[in-house]
Amino acid sequence: MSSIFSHHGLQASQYTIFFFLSICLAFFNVEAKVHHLKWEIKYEFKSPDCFKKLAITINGLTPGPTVTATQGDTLVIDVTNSLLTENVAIHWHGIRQIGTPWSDGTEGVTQCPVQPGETFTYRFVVDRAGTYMYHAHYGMQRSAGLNGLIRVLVPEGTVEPFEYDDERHLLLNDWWHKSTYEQAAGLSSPTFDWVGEPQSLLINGRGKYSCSLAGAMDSCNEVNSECLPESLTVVQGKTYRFRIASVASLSAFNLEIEGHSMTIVEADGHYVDPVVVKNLNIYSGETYSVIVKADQDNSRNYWVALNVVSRKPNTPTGTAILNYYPNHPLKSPPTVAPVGALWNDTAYRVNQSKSIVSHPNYIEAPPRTTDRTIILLNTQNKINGHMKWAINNVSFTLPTTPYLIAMKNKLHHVFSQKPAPETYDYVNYDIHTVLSNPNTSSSNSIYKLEFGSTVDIILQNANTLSPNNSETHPWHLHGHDFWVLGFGENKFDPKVDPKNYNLVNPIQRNTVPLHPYGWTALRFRANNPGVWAFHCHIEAHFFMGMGVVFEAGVEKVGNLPKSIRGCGESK
Ligand SMILES: O=C1O[C@H]([C@@H](O)CO)C(O)=C1O
Repeated sequence: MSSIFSHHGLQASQYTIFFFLSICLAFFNVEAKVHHLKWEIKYEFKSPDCFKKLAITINGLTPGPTVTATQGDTLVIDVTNSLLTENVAIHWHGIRQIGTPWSDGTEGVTQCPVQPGETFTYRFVVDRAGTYMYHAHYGMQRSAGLNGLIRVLVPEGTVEPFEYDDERHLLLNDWWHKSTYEQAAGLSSPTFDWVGEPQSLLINGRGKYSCSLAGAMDSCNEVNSECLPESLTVVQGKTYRFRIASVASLSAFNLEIEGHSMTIVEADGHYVDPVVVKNLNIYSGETYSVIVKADQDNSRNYWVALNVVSRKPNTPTGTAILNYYPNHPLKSPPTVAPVGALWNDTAYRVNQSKSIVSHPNYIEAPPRTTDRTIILLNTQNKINGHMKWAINNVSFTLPTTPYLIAMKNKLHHVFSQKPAPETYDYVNYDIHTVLSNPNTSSSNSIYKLEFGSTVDIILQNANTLSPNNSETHPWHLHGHDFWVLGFGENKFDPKVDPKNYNLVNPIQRNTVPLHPYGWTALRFRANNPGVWAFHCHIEAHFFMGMGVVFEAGVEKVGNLPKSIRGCGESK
């Protein structure tokens, strides 16, 4: 031991502190664990909404297994790709990958995709308690069903700012009967075949497609046990923490538990100043914990209802059952499932977004000033007649050699070295009209951020290529949490709007909505060495170019594992 201490140059007093700390750690049994998981990824026929189609499974399951670990633990996940003819990559959404940027699972950014027959090992530390998710990050593969929940528990003995008797979870998804390939081919075709609204909504992988309404279909079977509704049993008088995550490909959701209010207490791993809501708007890529008290009449069950908002819904309400013990878990509630908030009530959703601020006892105030402000205009565009999305008039494409490998090895020629555009012409651009010339170009250029600097990002929404239409885009940042400084309507004014930023108690998160015809302001510290994607979490939109990439401190990244190589110039 003495040689270790002399090596680190520790003094006697430090030795005493270290010794004392070790005893404390042993006493509280907070030794970090290593969880070793083995996952096999396959295509299997599944009927999550009574319609049989190919889905991507993990060890036979879609959604995949819930991953549970304690803050500070290490996850080692051996992922074997048994998809036969398709690559795969898995992103651990909300886990910052501090010191392990190569385990972020973002194909084209942090790794080459895992080829059929191969096993790739993700290894990383879950450094902050909270509710997270994992999902495929290759092409539009997430929508094929490769997704699941991650629960990171607080270390034993840690008190959270709320109490509950037990936990339940709700993993929310939208579901199509067309394969991911049909969807992707439609999006890239010159005639543009939009994915359209989902056929059903899934709660914990279960939903219901009306086979009878759709007429006789060979693939549809309403008595299939795979599509029995999800039922969550509660005992009257008890309090529950519901961990909620949306892995949706497209839809923004409004979630309501009939007859029960929800108290929002956690968002993306950060404690929220509690907000009581009748229903919760949740966007793809977001997670929440809500506290629900089972305080209603226990002679019946209640609906958990999931409705589409922000796009004109054409999908039936997704339902699960809140089962009051001792009723039968599948006993239908005697009521009609709630229809939630009005789908086009943008103000209602913006207000809810604004109401999510940090719990007073857990405020980590943001830096008062920024070193750099990047304004990102979100527009729908065209390239040679193909429908695209662009950020400051650049539609993003991924290079064939992942950025992390390219930058670490100084392979400058594998992606555009022209800096991605810092802003747009906000003086003259009219965000309320359809572009008269929608043509744009694509690029794989990136933003290089000074390591440790403070960066503000302003997401600016605009009209789509349809008149009087602006959509909601949930933006997700890899590798960091950002402070949400503000939401505004119309065009962001760099001279006026920063004066109204919330620098007192903003929530930190990894995913935030950009509301129709509005702007969202974020601040983060570029203090995690690596290369990180920042993109719209709508599967089709990222596929059509709605994303950017940030690099910071890549020279500080340790030696890259060989296993992330094998594509482009990294062969
Ligand atoms: O990218 C999209 O394309 C369609 C529509 O704009 C054109 O069909 C839609 O709703 C999107 O979000």
